[in-house]
Amino acid sequence: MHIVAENLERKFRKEYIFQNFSYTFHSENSYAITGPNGSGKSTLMKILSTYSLPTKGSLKVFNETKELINPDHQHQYISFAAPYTQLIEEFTLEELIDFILPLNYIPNTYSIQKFEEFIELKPDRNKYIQNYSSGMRQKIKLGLALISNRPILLLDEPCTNLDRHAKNWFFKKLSENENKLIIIASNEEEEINFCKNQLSILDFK
Ligand SMILES: Nc1ncnc2c1ncn2[C@@H]1O[C@H](COP(=O)(O)OP(=O)(O)OP(=O)(O)O)[C@@H](O)[C@H]1O
Repeated sequence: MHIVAENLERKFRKEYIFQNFSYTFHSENSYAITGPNGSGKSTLMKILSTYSLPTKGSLKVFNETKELINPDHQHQYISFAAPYTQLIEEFTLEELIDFILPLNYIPNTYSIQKFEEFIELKPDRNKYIQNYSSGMRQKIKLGLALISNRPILLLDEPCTNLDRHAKNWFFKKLSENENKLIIIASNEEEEINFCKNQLSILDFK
């Protein structure tokens, strides 16, 4: 798989967040997107994940046989977790997993028990997700992205709200995903150092 970003630009009213962002991302590779607060990392991640559109430029996704994926289907290849992506807060974890399984987002061999083992948490089965702690919610979001069979993994500030134990869990699971194309937006040294390539959003101002 690879993603080709060509001359991406994002402008809010008259403010350019970035311009001329051209870069090719390859599978079995990892990329850190760095930059200070407010520099545009999340804005870029939203575009790379097809969550939002650029004001200029194009984003192309190619499969293993180098065929261009129809833009309407790009999202089917991408799993994305970020502080602003939502879980269905009115569901219990079991209801969430039951809802997601038929969407073919995670391997259909998964069950609530397996997912609990994967995230190394055994939350109260009757508790609504909105009542979980922020660290637990973040772990669930990351868990869903990490067990996904989609080949592109995009993570914006993944260690937000995670304690040391949860961070160790995250990096262990992330290492098991090294066959994917991984992009992490971050200012955290540990997250940046995990990635084989680093690029600064400041180079595209
Ligand atoms: N919908 C929007 N309308 C107007 N301005 C926006 C919008 N979304 C983001 N911005 C602006 O774009 C700039 C970049 O924001 P962004 O969230 O991408 O930065 P960031 O590098 O991810 O920051 P942080 O490290 O604090 O998360 C900021 O000045 C922000 O206010």
